[in-house]
Amino acid sequence: MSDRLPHEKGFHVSWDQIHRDARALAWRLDGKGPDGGAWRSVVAITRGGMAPAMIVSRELDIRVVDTISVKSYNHQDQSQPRVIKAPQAEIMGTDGEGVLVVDDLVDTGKTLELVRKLYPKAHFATVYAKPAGRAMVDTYITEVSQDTWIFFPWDMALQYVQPYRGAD
Ligand SMILES: O=P(O)(O)OC[C@H]1O[C@H](OP(=O)(O)OP(=O)(O)O)[C@H](O)[C@@H]1O
Ligand SMILES: Nc1nc2[nH]cnc2c(=O)[nH]1
Ligand SMILES: [Mg+2]
Repeated sequence: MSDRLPHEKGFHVSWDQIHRDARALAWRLDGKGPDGGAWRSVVAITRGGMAPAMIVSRELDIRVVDTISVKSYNHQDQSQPRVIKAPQAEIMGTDGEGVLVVDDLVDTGKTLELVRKLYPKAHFATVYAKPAGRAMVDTYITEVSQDTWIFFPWDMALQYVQPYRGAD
C-alpha cells in the first residue's frame, strides 16, 4: 500500500496538452547536450515516458532511442522500483553522458533515483514534477502539488456525463 499523501486533487491532461508540454520540454533542452551541443540519444522510462520521449526525439531530430523499464506503481499504490528491462549498454556508455532520459513525471523521485544511480551523468527530464521528486530531475515543464494525481490521456476515455440539472 502507498505511504504517501492521499491524492485529493486530479490534474487531467489531454493529448493536446501533453503534446504541447512535451514540445516545450524539447525546446528547453535543445542545444543543451554535452559541450552545449546535441544529445547523443534519448532513453524513455517506460511506459509513461514513451509518448513524451517520442515527441522530444522528433523535435530534436534524435534517431537513437531506447527504453528502460522501471516498475513501481500498481495503480496509485507504490512499491520499491525495480529495473525489468535495461537499455543497450553501448547507448548508455559507462555513465550515461550525453543521454537524455525522459519520463512523463517525477512524483516521489524514487524511479529517477534508481536510474540516476545507474547513469549518473545522464540528463533527466520530465514533463511534470511534484515537489518531493523535484531534486531528482534536471529539467521539467510544469509543477503540480504533491496531493495531485496526474491523469494521462492514455489512461482515460471520453464518457457521457449527466447534466448538472438531470431529469429524474
Ligand atoms: O517519482 P516516482 O514516485 O517514482 O513516480 C514516477 C513514476 O511513476 C509512474 O510510472 P509507473 O511506475 O506507474 O509505471 P508506468 O510508467 O508504466 O505507468 C510515472 O510514469 C513515473 O515513471
Ligand atoms: N498517472 C500517474 N502516475 C503516477 N505515478 C506516480 N505519480 C503519478 C501520478 O500523479 N499520475
Ligand atoms: Mg513510469
